[in-house]
This record gives sequence, C-alpha cells and structure tokens, in this order.
Amino acid sequence: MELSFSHYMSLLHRYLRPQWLKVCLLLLLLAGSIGLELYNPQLLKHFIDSIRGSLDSLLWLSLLFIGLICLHQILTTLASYLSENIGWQATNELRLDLALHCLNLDMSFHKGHTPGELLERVDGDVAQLSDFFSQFIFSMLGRGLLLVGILAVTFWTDGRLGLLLLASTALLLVSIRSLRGITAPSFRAARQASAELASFFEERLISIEDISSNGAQPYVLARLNHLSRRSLRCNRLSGVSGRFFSTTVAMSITLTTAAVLTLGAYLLRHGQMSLGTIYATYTYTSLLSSSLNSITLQLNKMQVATASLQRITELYNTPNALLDGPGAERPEGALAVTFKQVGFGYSPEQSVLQDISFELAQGRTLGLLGRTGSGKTTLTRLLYRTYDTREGAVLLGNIDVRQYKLSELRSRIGIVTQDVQLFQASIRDNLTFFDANISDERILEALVHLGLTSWYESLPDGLDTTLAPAGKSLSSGESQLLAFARVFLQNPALVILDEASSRLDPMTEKLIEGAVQRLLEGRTGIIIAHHLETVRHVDNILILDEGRIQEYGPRQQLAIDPTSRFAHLLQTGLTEVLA
Ligand SMILES: Nc1ncnc2c1ncn2[C@@H]1O[C@H](COP(=O)(O)OP(=O)(O)OP(=O)(O)O)[C@@H](O)[C@H]1O
Repeated sequence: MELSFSHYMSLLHRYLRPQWLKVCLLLLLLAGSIGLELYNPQLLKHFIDSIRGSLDSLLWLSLLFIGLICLHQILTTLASYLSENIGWQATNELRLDLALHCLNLDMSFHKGHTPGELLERVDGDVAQLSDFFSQFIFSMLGRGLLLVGILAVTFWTDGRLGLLLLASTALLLVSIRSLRGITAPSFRAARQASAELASFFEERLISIEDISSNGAQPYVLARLNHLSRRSLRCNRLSGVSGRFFSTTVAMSITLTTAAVLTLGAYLLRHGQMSLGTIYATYTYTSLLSSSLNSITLQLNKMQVATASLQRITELYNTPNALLDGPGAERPEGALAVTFKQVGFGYSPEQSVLQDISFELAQGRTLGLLGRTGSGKTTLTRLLYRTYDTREGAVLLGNIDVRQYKLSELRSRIGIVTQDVQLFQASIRDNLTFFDANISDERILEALVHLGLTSWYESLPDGLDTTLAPAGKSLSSGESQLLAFARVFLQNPALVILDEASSRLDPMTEKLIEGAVQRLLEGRTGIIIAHHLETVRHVDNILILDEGRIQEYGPRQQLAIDPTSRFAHLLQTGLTEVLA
C-alpha cells in the first residue's frame, strides 16, 4: 500500500491542529533560531575582514558572537522541548484512536489477528510515529527553511557560489528521493518481522501452562529461533541499506564542500572575494551539510515511520463488519428473545447453525443443551452480535438486534462465560470494569444479594484485594462468582450463562447455583448447560444437534414425555449430553 504526501499532511493536520497554538510558538522559535544561524557567519566574516582594525571593535564583535550563540542555544532548547511535547501528545491521541478502533472491530477480525500483533501496531508502530510528529516540524521544516536561507544568502554574496550550492543541493535531493524508493521495502520488511516475532511470543506466553505440561518447549524454541533469525536478516538488511543511504549523502556533501572551497580560492586569487566571505561561505556550506545530514536522518526515520504508518493505515481502513444500528431504546426489565429461521457459519462454506426458530418469552429461562460443537455458544454470539446471522433474524424485545446501537445492545445483555476475563487489579476494579461511578455500597449490595457474603469475607483485603495477572489467583469457581457480580452490577435485560464444563467442589457449586437463581430473578436467561442438574430450574429446554434444533419446549412437559429426547437424557444421565 503506497502512501501519498497528502496522507502525511492529513495525518499532521488531524493530530497537530488541536495543538495549533504550540505549533505556532514552535514555528516562531524556529524562525528566530534560523535567523541567528544565518546571521552568525556574517559576524565571522566581519571579524575576519576587520582583523587589522581596532581591537575594541573586534572585542565587541566577539562578545556579540558569544551572546548570539547563547541565545541560539536557548531558542533551540525551547523549540526541542516544545516539539517533543507536541509529538508525544499527537502520538498519544493516535494511540487512543487506534485502540478504540481495534476494540470496536468485530470478532472475525480479532480471530485473524493475535493480541501480540495488535499490540505491536497500537503501541510499537505508533511509538515509531512519535519521532515523525516531533521531528517533522523541528528538523524537516526547520532544516528545510535554513537550507533555503543559506542558498539565498550565498546567492546574495556571490551568484556563482550560489549557483554551485543550488546545483549540488538539487542533485542531492533528487538522489535522496530515488534512494528512498530502493531502501523503503527493507524497512517495511523489518517492521513486519518484528511484529510477527512479538505476536508469536505473546501467544506462547499466554499458553505457557499448556506448553510446559505438554513438553512443547523445544517446538516453541525452534519456531522462536526461526522467527528471530528472520527478524535479524530483515533488520540487518534495513540497517545496511540505511547506512548506504547516509554514506552516499555524506560523500556528496564532501564533494560539494571541496568544490565551494576551490571556487572560493580561485575568486580570492583574482581579488573578487575577501577571505572573510570565503570563510562565511565555507561555514554556510558546513551548515548546509549538517542540515542535509539532519534531513537525511529524518528521512531514514521517516522510512521506518512510513512502514509503521502503512500498517496503521491498513488497520484504520479495516472496515467493521458489524455496523451500528439506528438505535432502539427499550424499557428497563426483562426482554423476550426470538430466533427466526436463523442460519449461520463462520465462513461461507461452513454451516454451524441451520433453520433455528424459537421464542423465549420475557423473564423466562432457557436451558441450552447439545453435544460439543453443536453450536450452543455460536447461537448466543448472534444475540449480542459478535457475529451477524447469515439468514433469518434474531430479535431482542421483539426488535431485530441489528436495529440497536451496539453499545445499547451489549449493555442490555450480561454474559458469564467459562473463560472469565480478569485483570491484574483490585476486586473492585474487576467488578466495575474500572467505573469509579459505581459505589462500594452498590458492590456490597450485589454481593449480598447474590449470596456471596462469605466469599467476600474470605478476601484478605476486601474489595481492595488485588488479583494476580489474568486472575490466576482465583479458582474457576471464584472467577465465575466474580463474573456474576459483574453482570449483576450491569443490570441487564438478558443474562447468558455458559456453565463451567468441569465439576466444581460441592460448596462452590451450591454458591454458584444460588447466585444464578438470584441473578436470573426478573430477567430473561439462557443457560448453556453441560450438566443436567443445571437445568433443573429453567422454564424451557432447547437441544441442539449439529446446528439444528432437535427439541424445544417447556422443561416440565418434555421431562414427562417418554418419547422426548430430554426425558431420555434424564434417564441416561449427563454423559450422553457431553458425548
Ligand atoms: N470463531 C470461530 N471460527 C470458526 N469456527 C468456529 C468458531 N467458533 C466455533 N467454531 C466452530 O463452530 C462449531 C460450533 O461451535 P460452538 O462453540 O458454538 O459449539 P458449542 O456447542 O458451544 O461447543 P462446546 O459445548 O464445546 O462449547 C464448531 O464446529 C466449532 O469448531
């Protein structure tokens, strides 16, 4: 994907506009600093040409020179402070925008990209851009203006010298442009290789427990070694091509300096130029070289930034397959669930759910049974729109779920899955999702209501108890209890529970059973059950088989109907449900 100049400009415009006052101040500081840089060689010229004059005037010239150098340093330091500030503020804004975009993208996107890869983009690539933001104005614009100023002053001093400098600069800029086209792909490849390495490492760290217990370390190390070698090759190539780039520039600058000095010597010999002017021109040439060097360095950094920017732009341009609906406010309280001839597959050739139609009245509970892989979790995902149906419609409160705004829909549905996501933070933050507006009283009320008082009292620091990373300090039963309290605080209209497939100890099981009953009070509920005891209290039963409804009806009726599949399951026990 090629990025045009206007792309960079629109990025700068978008993220620098809110800081326009600081940018103006930075431009003023730069103008002052450039003016001083251009004036100082003139002072030196004066000094050299009046070396045989009075000592007093030489002393004053020296003092003025020192004073201006100090002032120049102060202006440069202030400008550097300001440009870093502007750069990092813009970077932070970009990081936030990108993180929000990623959070809003649908699950099919997240399934195709590992967290490590996204981390590398949202943090790694964005950090690469911070230089672009902070240095672009300071170095590129500042050095660019200085370059124009130097050429103007040299032309004003002597047309022939001015022409020589202009020709060399133009030649150099053209070669920089062509060289960039050659070296840019190697920088892109290096960034991609680093992202893949980070992504692989992150994914393996998450599964460290399984890797260790299954003795898969040698495979992980071999693969890590392969990716590290690839990263080394790509980074070596990009480093060498960057070096080649700057060496070419340095050589051209040396040749320009030699040409300027030769022409100056010729003009001096023919009495057409003073020694002071030659010295000033030499200083301007050095200044020109350092400006070009600095621009080259920035262009090198910009190559890295370009690679990052391309990847960021790709991510930004990834469309969200799930679009927000126009909005459909529904009153508080339980909402009915309806599936109308729903068909779905994760890919076009796959069919996970077929012709699913059923109705669950508001405030009723549904026990969802079926073999592993029969589509139970998939069915619930269509309700909170992790994916959209391929055929038919899903309704919540008699309104198509696609009509709701996504945030509206998801705030009305509370989910407790087997895989409860917990953060390394206090119990309070884990319960409220860091929402400081939820008071401790409300949290404690929820815990009491769910019958979790004794569990809460067992916590060493109450709500301030800090969890280990990914909630590893809690058992799966405790994690589920925490998730129940979370959902209770959210106060949804529909609760979806994915029952833990492994057996919990009888105490925790009792605690969870009580919490489930209280959580479902006054709400519609769907319970994905792996054990028949779990569906003892539900109103309706739905049995899925290979993505189709095998049986649906009121639990009590099905339980006493000897021809029903549910009655058969009750007789044979749980093993058949899970087989
Ligand atoms: N994100 C996904 N991408 C592709 N296929 C998927 C995805 N999630 C599930 N599947 C497939 O869809 C089918 C139904 O999976 P689903 O998780 O809905 O079954 P389930 O009945 O909930 O199983 P379990 O009881 O084991 O949780 C399975 O064949 C599974 O491999």
